[in-house]
Amino acid sequence: MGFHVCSQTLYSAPTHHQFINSISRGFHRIKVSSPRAMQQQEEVHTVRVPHVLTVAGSDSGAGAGIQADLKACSARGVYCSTVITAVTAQNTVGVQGVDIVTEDFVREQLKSVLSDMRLDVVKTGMLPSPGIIKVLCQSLKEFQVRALVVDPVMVSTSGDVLAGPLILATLREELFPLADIVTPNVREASALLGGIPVETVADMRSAAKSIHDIGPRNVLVKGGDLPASSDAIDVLFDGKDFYEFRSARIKTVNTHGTGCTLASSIAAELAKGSSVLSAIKIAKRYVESVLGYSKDIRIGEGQQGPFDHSMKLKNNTPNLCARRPFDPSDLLLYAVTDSRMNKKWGRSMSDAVKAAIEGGATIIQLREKDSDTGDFLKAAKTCVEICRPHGIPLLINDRIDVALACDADGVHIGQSDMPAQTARAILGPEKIIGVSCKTPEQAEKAWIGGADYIGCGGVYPTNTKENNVTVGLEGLRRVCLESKLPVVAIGGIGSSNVKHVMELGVPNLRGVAVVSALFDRESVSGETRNLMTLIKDSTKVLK
Ligand SMILES: Cc1ncc(COP(=O)(O)OP(=O)(O)O)c(N)n1
Ligand SMILES: Cc1nc(C(=O)O)sc1CCOP(=O)(O)O
Ligand SMILES: [Mg+2]
Repeated sequence: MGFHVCSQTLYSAPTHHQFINSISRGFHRIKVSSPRAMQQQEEVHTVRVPHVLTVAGSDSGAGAGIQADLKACSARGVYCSTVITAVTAQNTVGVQGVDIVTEDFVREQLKSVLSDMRLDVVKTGMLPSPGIIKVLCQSLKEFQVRALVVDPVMVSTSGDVLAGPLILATLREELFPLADIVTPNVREASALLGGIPVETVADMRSAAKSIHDIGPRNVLVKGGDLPASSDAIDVLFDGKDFYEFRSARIKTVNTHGTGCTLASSIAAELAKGSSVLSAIKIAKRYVESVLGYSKDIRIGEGQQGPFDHSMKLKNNTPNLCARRPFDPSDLLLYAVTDSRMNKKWGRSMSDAVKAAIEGGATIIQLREKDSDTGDFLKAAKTCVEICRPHGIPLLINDRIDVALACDADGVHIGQSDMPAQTARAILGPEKIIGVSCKTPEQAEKAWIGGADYIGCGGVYPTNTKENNVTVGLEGLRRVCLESKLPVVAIGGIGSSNVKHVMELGVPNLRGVAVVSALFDRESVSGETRNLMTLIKDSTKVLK
């Protein structure tokens, strides 16, 4: 069962209009409307989805086993189907019970998946009986797959033995010869080789070679459990060369499921078309980043906790749960900071943000056109900490990278930035995205792309943004009337004209965004307060 590099383009993201909810033989069906197709019948276009099948045991604590495989594949952007070989009663303390699924029922599950879905890679975990291994080998011979990744699970991270000598023998004799890669840790490598000591990198190399002699095309011996080494070292032998993968050890107790996750991530990369070498590199980087991200989380009372594949549970962001979804009424008084004005008035970015919040701003955007990325990120992180306890959304102008790095609530992007659809794909479904639009057509595109609101201007001429085209109150009205998204007006707005804007009384107009009338002034909080009073007066007039 050689591994072949896949030459297809696997990623072609369907828009939510194109996406039709039917998955058949591993293909998402997408209906594409073209003028011809509309006249005759709809064309059907299919997109291949990389697909891994995991054959493993269930872990009720969801740190390892099937659950880890599903989480890892999904985090790595690969579809994962499952054949369950055993159900374990397990938590962070240990394995309290195991119920082995019958051979017949494992066979039935394999047949269901393999006969229907065109999958790329099979990854195995806990194979709790020689009979189940034999059933799997028969299925693998009957239904061709591109690669087989064998994680020879024998001992759980808590030290519970999950495979006896008969299982070891069957693995070696029947499954290993079919494998493209096997991924034992040092204890498993030792057990596979009759108990020889595997305690040094030199031992790992010779173990990799000896296991390779059993039949798999590649052997990755994982050295995470090696004593007395500051780095984690894994050794790959591909039958010709040795490769060493080194990474710094992450100080954490949350390592339950690392083996399953690494093997699944390797399988996921192989399914996408990577070579074995680059699949291992990417998978190791993924495991390192999820371990690092979740090094301080606490789940369960035992010695070894699970980690967080979604990289969202980080416990140093306690207000994460308190974050609320975007509400269009947030746009009422939108304060946009300006680095040059802050400099002129000798204020830091965080002082400007504090003052705007004090004055009653309902949303804040950091518009930083001058400073270095590192300095901007540092200041933006401080501003996130200032805004979040007040429940005031903080957006970053232009810089999606900075918004992600400081965990801001979202971004505001212009027509010369990347399209809203791309920004949405990068930022995910939760972050707020605003897009500058001067026309109804641009507003329509922003809506289709997944934006949350539109900034429309310049309503009046402005000195803050060079060469800005003024659309006037009429341009604003046109956009508001046609927009499917809430709109905030921008450009030259201050105490002298805010009532004219707010009293336009058009649908979707939810507030004003202001730079110089707040920040090119001595008292930011005072100006913000005054403007809020005027806005509230105008909304009363409309009611
Ligand atoms: C709320 C709001 N609306 C419009 C803009 C302008 O964004 P953009 O067109 O990207 O121009 P720059 O601000 O980047 O100069 C905005 N920032 N905020
Ligand atoms: C940043 C920006 N965008 C505009 C647009 O028309 O999209 S006008 C503008 C500047 C707004 O600053 P002030 O409130 O000082 O006029
Ligand atoms: Mg911009």
